Amino acid sequence: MFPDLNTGFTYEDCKATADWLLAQTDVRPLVGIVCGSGLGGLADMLKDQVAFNYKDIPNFPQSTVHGHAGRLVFGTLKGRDCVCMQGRFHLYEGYPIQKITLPMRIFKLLGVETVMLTNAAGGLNQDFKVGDIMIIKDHLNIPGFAGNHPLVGPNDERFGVRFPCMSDAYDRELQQLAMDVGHELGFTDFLREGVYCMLGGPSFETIAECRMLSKLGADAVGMSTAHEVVVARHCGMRVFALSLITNLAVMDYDSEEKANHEEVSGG
Ligand SMILES: O=P(O)(O)O[C@H]1O[C@H](CO)[C@@H](O)[C@H]1O
Ligand SMILES: Nc1nc2[nH]cnc2c(=O)[nH]1
Repeated sequence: MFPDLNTGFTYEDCKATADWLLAQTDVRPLVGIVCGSGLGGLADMLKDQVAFNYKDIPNFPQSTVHGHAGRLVFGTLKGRDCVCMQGRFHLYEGYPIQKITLPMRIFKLLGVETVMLTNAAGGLNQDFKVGDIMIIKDHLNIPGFAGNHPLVGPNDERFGVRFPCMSDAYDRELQQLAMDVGHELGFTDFLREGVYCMLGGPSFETIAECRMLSKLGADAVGMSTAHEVVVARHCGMRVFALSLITNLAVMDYDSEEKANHEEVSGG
């Protein structure tokens, strides 16, 4: 009935992975966190950690990018049970998009209700500076436009509907809460909001591409997050996401700046 895509994992595969993890920890996470490039230190904030290397988790892909440790860490944050991906998967690593979004479905089957994603991104908005934090309010899923979309293939209704809505992808209450807390903490000078654009990578953008993306309404550009958000929303989790602006996109032919992963990942 369906074309044999053999790219993703079935509901039963995902359930087997989630059950394998739940059998080895008492942590019952309601919040799932994804650490972006160079942001793996977030996972170190979890207390009473139980950590698994991706290579030991059934069905999990392996991290291949510097700055993505490849560990799934369970623990507590301010007394709340959490699970944290110390390292994510990107399209350019060569996995099918259905595989690199598997952790979102595992999160769901672990009991996660809210996903918090972080990424390192290049700033396209001329008002942004390096070090700014952008609360993501929407995205442009460019690989998705071209059919490289994580929900391509048979739809299993146990995860979600065939045609999920994405106009409410980023939870507005959580965005407002983050903005309010940020202001309370005095983060006003570097807290922004904007639209994140996902590209496939791995090359950074040309000047013409940056100019085009800016005209299309993108405030920051990266190679992740949108594919995860789509799958998280498909299976009904709330989503909150942040970009750390690690570099400014080069928009000017006179510029000597060159984007590089060392700068992005902090080493
Ligand atoms: O989006 P994260 O995983 O933070 O990583 C970003 O940093 C890498 C480029 O330096 C790309 O993978 C880009 O997507
Ligand atoms: N595509 C892309 N990804 C990034 N990740 C961090 N900075 C950048 C950037 O400038 N472009």
